[in-house]
Amino acid sequence: MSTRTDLELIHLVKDYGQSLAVAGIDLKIAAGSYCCLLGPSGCGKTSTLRMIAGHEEPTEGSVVLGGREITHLSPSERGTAMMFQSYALFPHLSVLDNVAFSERMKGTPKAEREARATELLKLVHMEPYAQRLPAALSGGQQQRVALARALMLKPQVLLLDEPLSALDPFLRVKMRAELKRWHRELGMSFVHVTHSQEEAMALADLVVVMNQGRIEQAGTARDVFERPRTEFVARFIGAHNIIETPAGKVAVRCDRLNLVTPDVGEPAVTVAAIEYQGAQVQVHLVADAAHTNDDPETDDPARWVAVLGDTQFHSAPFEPGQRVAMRWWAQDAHGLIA
Ligand SMILES: Nc1ncnc2c1ncn2[C@@H]1O[C@H](COP(=O)(O)OP(=O)(O)OP(=O)(O)O)[C@@H](O)[C@H]1O
Repeated sequence: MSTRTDLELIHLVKDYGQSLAVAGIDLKIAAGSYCCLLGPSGCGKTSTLRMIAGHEEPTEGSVVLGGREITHLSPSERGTAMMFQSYALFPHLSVLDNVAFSERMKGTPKAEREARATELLKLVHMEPYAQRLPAALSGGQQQRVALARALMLKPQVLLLDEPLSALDPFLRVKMRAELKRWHRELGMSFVHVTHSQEEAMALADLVVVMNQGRIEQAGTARDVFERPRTEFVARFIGAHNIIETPAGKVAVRCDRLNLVTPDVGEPAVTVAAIEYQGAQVQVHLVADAAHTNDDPETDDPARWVAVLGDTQFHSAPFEPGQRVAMRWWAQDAHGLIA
């Protein structure tokens, strides 16, 4: 049963002819969720977002919002609004006129549309800049205006295409907190496209990891991080080691990998490098194959990383060249689907 504004993607396909961008995905985003579509460049996340927005016609499948099929409706009739990567503000219009633009097109009286635009500018703390032109705003400020403009459409779902990618790292973290606040205050669903696992982890209730047009895993950030289903997810999320065991490949978090002196006859690996990072120390490990091949360019031994707390490391430090055995607790090894 759909609640009023659940968003559902049903067997959604986008085939551009020369490339199958989205290969038949099914996804349900509960009303009020913060969902991040996460994946590397070209995995189909933007195409998915554009099909939800109505900027791209699906080759197959449906988009359903609150039980209503919206697949073929125009962008303004769907109950969704898109905030673009480039913010796409009209350069010749003031901040206020940019925000009020969609209502002007609908013929809403000036006083009414300006009152609502002012209310939204207040929400994003941009009311004092109402008469400025976009060129006189910082990137973060332009983004707030773009958000206010998208909210003017009273969407049930806000779609955000890489909203933080144009910002410098400091501002990105600040705006991340703002996005979270807006999401909480507005109570609508956000669907946010990103290639940054850090961003997805920080923001999303629902992380959807995509690869080559398919969903590899969808779950809470903690679920995806603690129990990656596939090797792709474990590698993309990072901070995991992929280890071959007699029972198949497993993912073990770098901070859950223990290093001990090998027992007689126990398989061992070699410490390749130590990287001090303040509160923790990374111990880089290579398979013994590294020692049998002198050419580092063609040599591709398995590599792993153990992250140890600084106190633990300094109480029994490891040295490059040292042979150690990797151990982990059974509950920390997650079997990977091939
Ligand atoms: N208009 C188009 N015509 C043809 N192929 C396209 C078109 N748009 C996207 N593609 C192809 O579809 C695939 C998925 O693209 P999409 O933009 O959805 O991926 P993405 O994960 O959002 O990537 P990025 O992070 O680089 O934006 C890619 O191989 C891309 O080259």
